Amino acid sequence: MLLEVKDIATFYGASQALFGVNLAMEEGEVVALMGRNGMGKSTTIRSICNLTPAKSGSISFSGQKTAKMPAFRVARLGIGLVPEGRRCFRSLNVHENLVAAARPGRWTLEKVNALFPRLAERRHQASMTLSGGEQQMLAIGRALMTNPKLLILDEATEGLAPVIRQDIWAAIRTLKQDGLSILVVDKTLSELLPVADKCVILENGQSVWSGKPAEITEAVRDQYLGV
Ligand SMILES: Nc1ncnc2c1ncn2[C@@H]1O[C@H](COP(=O)(O)OP(=O)(O)OP(=O)(O)O)[C@@H](O)[C@H]1O
Repeated sequence: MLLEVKDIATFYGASQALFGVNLAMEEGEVVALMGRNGMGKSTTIRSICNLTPAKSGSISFSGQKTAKMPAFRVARLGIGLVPEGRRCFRSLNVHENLVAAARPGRWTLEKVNALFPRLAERRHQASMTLSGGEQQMLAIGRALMTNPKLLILDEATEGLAPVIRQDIWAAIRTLKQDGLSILVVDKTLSELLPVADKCVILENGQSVWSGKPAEITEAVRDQYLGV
């Protein structure tokens, strides 16, 4: 098992956001974390990374219990996080940003540039001046340069131009074919479901359903995913 989240409860101050989330993923799997807005997807991700640590329950990653580990140590166990929202890049150019993240492994600058040719073309451009979609590619590229065992993508395609979204989905499919384990949150089910091996649905801070994409019936959709 690569990642095992067991019955976690997580709070923001006094306010409880997660009330029992379970999630298990094997190496090489792509798992979609689903649910309507505010149901706890980002909080689950923050808890996995110990950015907002769970108060109870347990999380193990790559065979190690992560409770009480500082977030940077969890990251070093091999989690590459691409968080939700706009990324803040330092005044480095694209190339420098990628190289700064590098750790040894199969993901090299050449491979990242091949995955995202737009980044290669803009290698000397200051990262702050990239478009939103290019910044998202850079965020994914940086995460890959750390050679993670698990890549976590939280709404990686949200708010981007359609052509860029397609490029990012194509990259995700390539990463899956390459055998990378990916935990992904995304609202575009038509792209998400074909790439997912397994889905976990959250409702009000609890995992309420899990199964294969093909097992998501109309009833499941209406109950947990409809707007
Ligand atoms: N920093 C915070 N402080 C207090 N409450 C928060 C904070 N972040 C999230 N929450 C609350 O925790 C709950 C779960 O939010 P979370 O962002 O994890 O949901 P989500 O499923 O990722 O939703 P979205 O798709 O809208 O990002 C919500 O009730 C939200 O208001």
